[in-house]
Amino acid sequence: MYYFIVNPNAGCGKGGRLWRAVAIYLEKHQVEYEAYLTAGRGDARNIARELTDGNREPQVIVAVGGDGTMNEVLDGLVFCGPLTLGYIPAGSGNDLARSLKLPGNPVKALKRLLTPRHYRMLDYGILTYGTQEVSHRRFLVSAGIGFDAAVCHDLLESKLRQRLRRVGLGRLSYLISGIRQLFKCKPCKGYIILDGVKKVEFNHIAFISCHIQPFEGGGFKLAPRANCSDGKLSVCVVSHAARRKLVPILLESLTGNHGRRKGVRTYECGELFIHTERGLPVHADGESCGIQSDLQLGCIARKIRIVG
Ligand SMILES: Nc1ncnc2c1ncn2[C@@H]1O[C@H](COP(=O)(O)OP(=O)(O)OP(=O)(O)O)[C@@H](O)[C@H]1O
Repeated sequence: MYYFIVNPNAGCGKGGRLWRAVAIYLEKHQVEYEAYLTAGRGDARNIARELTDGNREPQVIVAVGGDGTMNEVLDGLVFCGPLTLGYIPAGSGNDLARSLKLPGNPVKALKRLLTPRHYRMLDYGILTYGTQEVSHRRFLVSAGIGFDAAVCHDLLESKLRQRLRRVGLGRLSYLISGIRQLFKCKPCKGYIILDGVKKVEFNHIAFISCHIQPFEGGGFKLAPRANCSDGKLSVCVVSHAARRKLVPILLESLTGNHGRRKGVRTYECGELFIHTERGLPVHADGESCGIQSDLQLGCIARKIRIVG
């Protein structure tokens, strides 16, 4: 049975438009399905949980939306029976689709789901944060602290982004927000502990980005070596005294060539602890996880089956 979880507002209404094309195809080909439309934040997570909790029969759960919708679906899944995850990208950033080279055309993506030729087993990450109350959040693309998360927080609240998305310039909002946050960015001291043993200290952390997939932020290839099925997190730490040096680093990250720049360090690990001297914004797949100074991240190997 196919279950579609649709964010009609993703990509400023693209989710709704693509869904109509998908629904027409499903009706025409008499495919048995159920569809659930989200009305706001957290809905996709709740729907995914209700659909999977206690269900032992084979299910195909398809998210129609952006990376945020897919993140909520992943975060809500309860692994009881054989489960396949599908994705029809309809966001403005679409880093998951870009990383996995999924078809942009919704009907093409749907056909691939209905007649799968092969499957892939994907890793996902778990972010643990919070002092009084500990929270966990799964992620499929990346999670991070500092500048990149500040951009995500800014975008989630930005009215300009809504306007730009309406005229099909959603990706431009990433650039504008990036420049705005660059001026606000205040690097701070901190350290990371890799796999519980290797401690590395930094004096000017601008951001730390932990990846399952290579891309984030609408096309920045911050972790070019990330392999989504190796059970490891690919970590990029940017720590530089001069804030303006972030610009060439970010520009080079568009092609994944930033690794050789001064101030950039990359690591691979199964588990990562991050401590920053000051609380900094945190995100998981572009969704806000508040302001934190201590984070624990882990990688769950090859748990998500998707149509490849
Ligand atoms: N009906 C809805 N109206 C408004 N927001 C919604 C609705 N349903 C879900 N959301 C929220 O919208 C947010 C963004 O969704 P999503 O990431 O899928 O789209 P996007 O931001 O357009 O895409 P991308 O992240 O690829 O740029 C998520 O935080 C989600 O919780």
